[in-house]
Amino acid sequence: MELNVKDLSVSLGGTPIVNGISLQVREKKFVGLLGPNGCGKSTLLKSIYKVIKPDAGQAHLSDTDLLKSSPKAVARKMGVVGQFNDLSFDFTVREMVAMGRTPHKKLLDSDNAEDSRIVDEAVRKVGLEPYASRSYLTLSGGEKQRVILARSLAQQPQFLVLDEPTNHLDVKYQLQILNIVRSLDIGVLAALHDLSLAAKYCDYLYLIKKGRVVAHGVPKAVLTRERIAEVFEVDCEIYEIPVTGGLGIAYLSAHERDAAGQT
Ligand SMILES: Nc1ncnc2c1ncn2[C@@H]1O[C@H](COP(=O)(O)OP(=O)(O)OP(=O)(O)O)[C@@H](O)[C@H]1O
Repeated sequence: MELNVKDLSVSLGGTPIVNGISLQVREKKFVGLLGPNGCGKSTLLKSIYKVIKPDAGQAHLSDTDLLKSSPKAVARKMGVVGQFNDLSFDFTVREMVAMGRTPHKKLLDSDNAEDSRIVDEAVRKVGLEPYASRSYLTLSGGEKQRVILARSLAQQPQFLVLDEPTNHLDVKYQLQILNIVRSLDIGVLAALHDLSLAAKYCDYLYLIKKGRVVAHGVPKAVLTRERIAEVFEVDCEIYEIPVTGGLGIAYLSAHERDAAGQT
């Protein structure tokens, strides 16, 4: 499945938030959306997964026109892990994960043995087996986040949209979630805040500022000192991680930069 977004614009409360963004997620690629708070990442993702109606533009998942298709038709192909996952009603962890099967069922269909197997597997994959009977509302933020990912896994999506999926998670679970997502071997579009994790996991990045794409490319091309200063207004030094050869980012204060005798 390939995601193609073209010239997408969204206004909220009369204010333009997303200004003509085009992007592409090629077959089985993990693509990151990076940008400061309020730059429009969630708004863009929400218009792709049909929570917000854009003013203009197009969004296709392979042959499916996302803007014209029904939410259920989109949910058969696309899983979503949103930013806020609060609920008013209480369900057990297993019941929450089982909701991932809904797009594949007809009204009043009950779960069959295959659904049950898929749900158990999803609960196991995120390490929540001991929590299966626990009430969702009693879980910590990080545990809730893993339940929501498990629900998406139970959906057996062919494409995944993630809005800050590692929010609330300690470092072990940040890595676990991103490793699970990578191992699915499907297309992924994820808004991320941690630039080092984005460099480690993403095949391709889009850097967003004030609702526009200011750079896109492979992590090494996008995550430069100059770009990071321009978009996030912080100074940093980019280096090669000795063990992996990957991209490391060290953030510097003005004092540290002065002490290093560099500009
Ligand atoms: N209903 C609304 N009416 C007006 N403005 C809104 C509305 N919803 C969101 N916004 C504004 O749109 C802008 C973009 O919000 P969005 O959530 O897309 O940013 P983001 O890049 O995901 O930020 P973050 O990294 O903080 O999650 C913000 O300035 C936000 O205040």
